[in-house]
Amino acid sequence: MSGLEDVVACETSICRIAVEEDRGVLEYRGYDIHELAKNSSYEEVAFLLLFGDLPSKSEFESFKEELAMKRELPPQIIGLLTHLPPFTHPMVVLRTAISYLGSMDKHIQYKSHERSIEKSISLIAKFPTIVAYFHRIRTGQNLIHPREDLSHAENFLYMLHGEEPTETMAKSLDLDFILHAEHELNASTFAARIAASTLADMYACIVAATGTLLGPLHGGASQKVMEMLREVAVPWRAESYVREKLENGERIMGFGHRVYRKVMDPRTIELKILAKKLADEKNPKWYQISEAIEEAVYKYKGLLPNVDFYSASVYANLGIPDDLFVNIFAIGRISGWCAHVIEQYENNRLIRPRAEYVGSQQRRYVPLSDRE
Ligand SMILES: CC(=O)SCCNC(=O)CCNC(=O)[C@H](O)C(C)(C)COP(=O)(O)OP(=O)(O)OC[C@H]1O[C@@H](n2cnc3c(N)ncnc32)[C@H](O)[C@@H]1OP(=O)(O)O
Ligand SMILES: O=C([O-])CC(=O)C(=O)O
Repeated sequence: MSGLEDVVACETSICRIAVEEDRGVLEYRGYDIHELAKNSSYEEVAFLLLFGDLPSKSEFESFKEELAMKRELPPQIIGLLTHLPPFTHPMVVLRTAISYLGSMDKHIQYKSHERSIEKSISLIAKFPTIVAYFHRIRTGQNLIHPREDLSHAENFLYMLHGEEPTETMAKSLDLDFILHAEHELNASTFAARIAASTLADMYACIVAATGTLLGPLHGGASQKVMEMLREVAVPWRAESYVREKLENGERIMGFGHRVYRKVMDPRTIELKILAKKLADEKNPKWYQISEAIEEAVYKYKGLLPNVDFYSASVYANLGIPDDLFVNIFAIGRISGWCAHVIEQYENNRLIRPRAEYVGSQQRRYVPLSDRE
C-alpha cells in the first residue's frame, strides 16, 4: 500500500506497461514503443496519444501545420520570461509560463473535447518555445523565432542554439521526445489526473504535472545523473563512487523503477543505443562513464537504469545545458499529460482516496492562556 504500489487507480486506453516473460513492455495506444521508435516521429506520436489512432496522411500534414503555426508566444509571455530572475530553474519558468498562458485564455474551463484538443495542441507547440526563449534570455542572447518549415525537434534545437541542427541531432531529439511522450500513471500524470478530476482547467492540470515532474525521484533525476557523471569524471572511478554511495545508504540517480523493477525499461534499451551512437559521433566520455556506473550498480545492488539514466549523456552530446534536461522530458511528456487530462474529463469521477489515521485522538483542548 505504501506509495500506492501496484494499486490500480483508473482505467486508461492511452498506454500499457507490463512485465511479460521477463521483458518490459510499453505500448502507446496499442503500438509497441520499439516500433514507434524505429518508424514514427514525435508529431505522429502526439497525434496518436491525443486522438487514439495513427493519422492519415492528410491528418498528419494538417496536425503538423497547426503545431508549427502555434509555436510563437504572446508578447506578454516573452515579457514574463524577461522579468524572471535568470537563476530561476527552467522548469519553474515553464510552470509559471503555463499558468500565465491560462490567464490569457478566455475559455479556460472545460467545455468540450474540441476545446481541450485545441488547448493541448497549443501547449505542445509552445513548450519548446518557452524553454528555448528563456534560455536565450538568461544567457543574454537574441531570441530565435520559431520556423514553420522545421519539425518539432529541429525547430527546438534551432531556437535553442541559433543554427539549424544536423540531421543526426534532430533525429536523436525526435526519438528522445517519442520515448518520453507517455508512461501511464507515473507521478506527474497522476497529479494531472487528480487535478482534472476536480474539473480544474487544462492549464492548472499541466501546472500540477510540471511541478511534480521536477522532483528528483521523478524527471528531476536526469539532471542529477549528469551531476554524477561530472563528479565521477573518468570511467575507472565509477565502481568506488557507486560502492561508497550505496554503503552510505544513498540512492544512485537514474536507477530503479516502480513498475519495471528487475526487467530493463524498454526505453532504456533505445536510449542506450542512441547514447552510444552520439558518443561515437561526438564525445564518448559521458557514455563510457555511464556504462561503468551501470555495471557497478548492477554488481552491488542489482538495479537497472531507468529512462533518466542514458538521457543524460544523450542531452550532453546534443549540447543541452544540464538544467534544461527536465524541460526536455516535459517537452516530450506534454502530449501524454494532455491525453490523460482529456481522458479523465471525459469519464470523470472525483479522485478522492482515504487515509488511515495514525495520530492522536480525542485530545482535550487547553486554552492558550492556561499553557506555559
Ligand atoms: C522518469 C522517472 O520517474 S524514472 C525514476 C527516476 N528516479 C530516479 O532515478 C531516482 C532514483 N530511484 C529511486 O529513488 C527509486 O528507484 C524510485 C523512486 C524510482 C522507485 O522507488 P520505489 O519503487 O519506491 O523503490 P523502493 O524505494 O521501494 O526501493 C526498493 C529497494 O531498492 C533500493 N533502491 C531503489 N532505487 C535505488 C537507487 N536508485 N539507488 C539505490 N538504491 C535504490 C531501495 O533502497 C530499496 O532497497 P532495500 O530493499 O534494500 O531497502
Ligand atoms: O512511470 C514512472 O513511474 C516514471 C517513469 O518512468 C516516467 O514517468 O516515464
